[in-house]
Amino acid sequence: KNGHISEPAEPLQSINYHCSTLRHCSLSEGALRPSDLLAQFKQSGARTRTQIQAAELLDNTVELIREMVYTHSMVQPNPHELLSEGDVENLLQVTGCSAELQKPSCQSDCLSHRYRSITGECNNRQHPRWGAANIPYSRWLPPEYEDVWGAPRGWDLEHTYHNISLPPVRLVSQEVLFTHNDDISLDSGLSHLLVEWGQWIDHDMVLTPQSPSTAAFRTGADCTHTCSKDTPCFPIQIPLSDPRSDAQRCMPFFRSAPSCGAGILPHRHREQLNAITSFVDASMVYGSSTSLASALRNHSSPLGSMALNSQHSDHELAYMPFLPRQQTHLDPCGPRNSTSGASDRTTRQENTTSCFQAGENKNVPMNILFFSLFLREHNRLVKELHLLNPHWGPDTLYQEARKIMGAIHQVSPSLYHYLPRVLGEHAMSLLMPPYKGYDPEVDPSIANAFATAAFRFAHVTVQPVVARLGPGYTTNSQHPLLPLHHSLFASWRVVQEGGIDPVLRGMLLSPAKLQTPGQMMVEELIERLFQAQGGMPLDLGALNLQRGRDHGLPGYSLWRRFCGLSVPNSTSELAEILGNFTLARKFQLLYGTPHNIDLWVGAISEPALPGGRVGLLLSCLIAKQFKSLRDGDRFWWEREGVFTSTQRRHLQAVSLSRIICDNSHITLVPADPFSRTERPEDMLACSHPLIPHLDLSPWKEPDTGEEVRTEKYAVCCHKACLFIH
Ligand code: HEM
Ligand SMILES: [Ca+2]
Repeated sequence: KNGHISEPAEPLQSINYHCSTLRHCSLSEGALRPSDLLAQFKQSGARTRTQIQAAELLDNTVELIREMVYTHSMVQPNPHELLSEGDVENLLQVTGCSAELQKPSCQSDCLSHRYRSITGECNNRQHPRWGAANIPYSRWLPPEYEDVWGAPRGWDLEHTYHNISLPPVRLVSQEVLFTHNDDISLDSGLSHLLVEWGQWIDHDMVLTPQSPSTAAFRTGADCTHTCSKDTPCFPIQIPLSDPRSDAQRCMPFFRSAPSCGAGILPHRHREQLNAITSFVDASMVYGSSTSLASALRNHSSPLGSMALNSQHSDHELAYMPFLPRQQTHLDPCGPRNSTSGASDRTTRQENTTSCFQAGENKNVPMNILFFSLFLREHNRLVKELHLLNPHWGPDTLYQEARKIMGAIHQVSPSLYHYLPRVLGEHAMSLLMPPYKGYDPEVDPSIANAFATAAFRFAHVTVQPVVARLGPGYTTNSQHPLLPLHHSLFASWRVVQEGGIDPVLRGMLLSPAKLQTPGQMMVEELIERLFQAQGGMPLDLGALNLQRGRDHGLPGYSLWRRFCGLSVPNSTSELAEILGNFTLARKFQLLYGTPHNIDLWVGAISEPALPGGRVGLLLSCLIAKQFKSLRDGDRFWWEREGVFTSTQRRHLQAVSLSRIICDNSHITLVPADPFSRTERPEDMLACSHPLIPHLDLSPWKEPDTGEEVRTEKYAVCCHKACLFIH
């Protein structure tokens, strides 16, 4: 089906669950379990961990007090009676939550008017935490937890919603989502680069940390082994009808960490944290905490460059530095299936790879591509800016390049390239009217439903294989197709198997997977997630559904109502909305009522709008979020005074194809990298006028006098010599 693409190195065999008898389900010594890899995927920095620790301490203390009251009185206390205001104040103090909840104070010097902060704080000067890292997600609809304290939906199997209990998420995944790897249709219009771009910008907006504790708070049981529910373990039950049931009774799942204040203050629900800045500001490249941002810089560079990998390069082009390895034997990003002897391992690790360090510690290879491209782009920009303005110091160069990088990300994902493909031109023009300027009343924080459901829509457009192509987009016998599960976390493959170019070419020439009612999520994601090192794999479909319940997202109908859409009350009404009776019937059998359908799976099941890839409900939720990220961002690239009009014009011309040309060895690129390109002959040379350069000449500082030019940036800033009309 892939035209130019050869067979994968390993066949995408169907999975066998008798792990006790099958090598690929057993775990070799020193390997990481799939749930360990998920924890790495969701790993967050020290700042976030401090807040989580405080919040969990608070949560557990309240839970203990509740239990004591219950044991004494045999009556469940209600939140208003449990603690006096003074008690709450004391608890917040001793757990460290008070400090976390404090409002940051904002500087009003000229630098804070010119550049966004690393943490996103003070973007909105009235509400300095809006959109910042380490704040709770906002809520568009109040959560519907199973109890007032924030127990997840589906915690108690007997609990009913609209008189019916919720089906096991794994059953929904098997019945509605599962699609054989070779049973997919290809998108005739969109490239796989568009899919990967979605994941890349997701990592700019959303990172939900899970509890770092692997043991149940009350019993101390290991969450990766126990099938009983005990916070933070919320294991995914495997139904008896499931082919996995012979080998497994449950899949480990950790609840997302609570934020400080959760559940303790009257009217405050349990809330989950966003560990990164919600703004589209390239925080995945620069970090969302000042300590990480600083660690990622090369402080000895007079150019304000980012730090580079000192051990490996990609045919002379740079990689990110490696993460300092904490436990040498537990390395998720090194080769697997190597000999297990300790001495071998030591030799192997000395000269191979570790996980890369970046604004986030994510090591999905597709992200490694974008990380590498944009790291190189930053260092290219500072060099060019230095040539134009030799008097700029390293901090000015760093900040100006960072500002351009943020703008590049805002241009591409938002109005001009990415969103119209997802929503369709018509929905785009309706839901995303032209920019009217900054509105400080708009909260740009990410909404829980966006992170936990809406923007996960693209999980059903991911291909089961990663294609790798040689120069001229030819298949390369050295680097055959990789099953997806062998590519996740395998940064060593990029380093040792030809650098980023082969995978980038593969992404440019491969189409996205098309989502249809019978072809939802590929087997690779449902049955092999994070299986690279062995162990029982996870199921991304089940994780998405369980996460929605963990976060207390209300069911499908309420969200339809929220968006002003019709609310289905019966199978036939649902069938009409979905345009598919079989699917509606499946939902009816599983959920008993359309009202209870989990938001993510209901929303992705709606037929796509003309020219787009999502239905009405998703287009409403996705557009609402992007609109708030645009209108509520004081540094939005189109805002008057952020850039000059000439700078804006030049920024608008930048395409991902140009970024690829400037930062890889690839010389042939599509005019439009998000559209499907079917034949290598349709690619253009990087010198083609349709792949314009980013002309930085308007960044040359206006000549405002000798004295300013020789001064440090701060002086320049006070004299407003940069880009101010
Ligand atoms: C190879 C492809 C991908 C893989 C393996 C993958 C895997 C994952 C995993 C394991 C999670 C965490 C699940 C949980 O425990 O809740 C996740 C979350 C998420 N994914 Fe993907 N994903 C992929 C592609 C995408 C794409 C293309 C998009 C969007 C366009 C996307 C958007 C998201 C979002 C928004 C989240 C929530 C993140 C958070 O809350 O921290 N993913 N993905
Ligand atoms: Ca961000």
